[in-house]
Amino acid sequence: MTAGTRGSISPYAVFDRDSWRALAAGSSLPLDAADLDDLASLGDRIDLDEVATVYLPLARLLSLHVAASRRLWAAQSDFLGDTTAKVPFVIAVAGSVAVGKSTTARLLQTLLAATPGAHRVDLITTDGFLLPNAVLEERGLLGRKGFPESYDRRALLRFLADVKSGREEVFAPVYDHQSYDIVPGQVQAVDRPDILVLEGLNVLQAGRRTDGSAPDIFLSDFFDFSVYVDAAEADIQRWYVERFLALRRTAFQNRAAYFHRFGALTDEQAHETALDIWAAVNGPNLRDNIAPTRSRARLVLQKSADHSVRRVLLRKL
Ligand SMILES: Nc1ncnc2c1ncn2[C@@H]1O[C@H](COP(=O)(O)OP(=O)(O)O)[C@@H](O)[C@H]1O
Ligand SMILES: CC(C)(COP(=O)(O)O)[C@@H](O)C(=O)NCCC(=O)O
Repeated sequence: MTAGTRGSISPYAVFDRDSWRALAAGSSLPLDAADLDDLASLGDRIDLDEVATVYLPLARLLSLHVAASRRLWAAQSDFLGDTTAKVPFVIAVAGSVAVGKSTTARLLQTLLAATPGAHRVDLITTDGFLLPNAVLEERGLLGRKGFPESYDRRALLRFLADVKSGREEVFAPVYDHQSYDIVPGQVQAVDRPDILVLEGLNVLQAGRRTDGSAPDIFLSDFFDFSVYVDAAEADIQRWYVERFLALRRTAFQNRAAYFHRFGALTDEQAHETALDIWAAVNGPNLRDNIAPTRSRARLVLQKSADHSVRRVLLRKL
């Protein structure tokens, strides 16, 4: 572990791979290579050694936080004479499109569910709170999917406030990447899990009222912990292009896929198209709306060009 660079004030303690891995020495992995294959997203290169080095220590740290927060909740409930038994511990996972948030979120879900105390861990992605394509089109926002204005932020806030207040069944809408739209009538229920992982590129954003003023409640008010998955934009852009090429051979071949028309592109055309989408949508969104939220995260996973995590930054202030 090292302190921040001399002369500058950093709120983070910085861990290289070896010092971070040592924190979970002696713990065994509750998953095998086949389980890992099942949960890793397309294009996310990850192996069991990476899980042991990066994600196992993180899951152990998170379990400490969960246990401490339960003790605090119980003490406060005692003091207040409150009967709400417990409320979910909420972990936010943020980062760019194509950085590997979903693999991180699913790994945390699997590892935390296997920790002693057998936590029930639910996972929600914020894409369910995107406005339906018809509404985006009406507002001229179809080319801004993933930007703050493309979400129903109020519904997302309401959802999380309900989860965090210990409500029995709370429902999140569902998004489908194949149809590129919200699935009408489909919902995902969250029923007082021990832990909720909330994954999405917008989770650390502050939001804004229609008159431009700051809201009096933020999504992050409901977080107990937050993780930002970070990498150099040139690497993320390359991962995006590689995934687009792979999707062209798989998901885009499906006639029902919104991007089916890209299924017939040559390698070169697909490469150009992916770069164009990056330049028009995902790159500007990363620079303007996502990367500026990194410093709000409790922990930052900094990835190298090969997807492996190079450094872990943990807030100490
Ligand atoms: N057009 C698409 N068709 C099918 N799956 C997709 C498409 N775009 C993204 N995905 C999948 O959706 C998930 C979320 O992707 P994304 O929002 O880029 O976040 P991340 O790569 O950080 O997990 C990933 O599992 C990815 O493989
Ligand atoms: C659906 C997404 C906005 C991500 O949603 P999230 O769950 O992070 O809120 C993103 O994966 C996406 O599809 N962006 C649109 C631009 C593109 O197709 O690359």
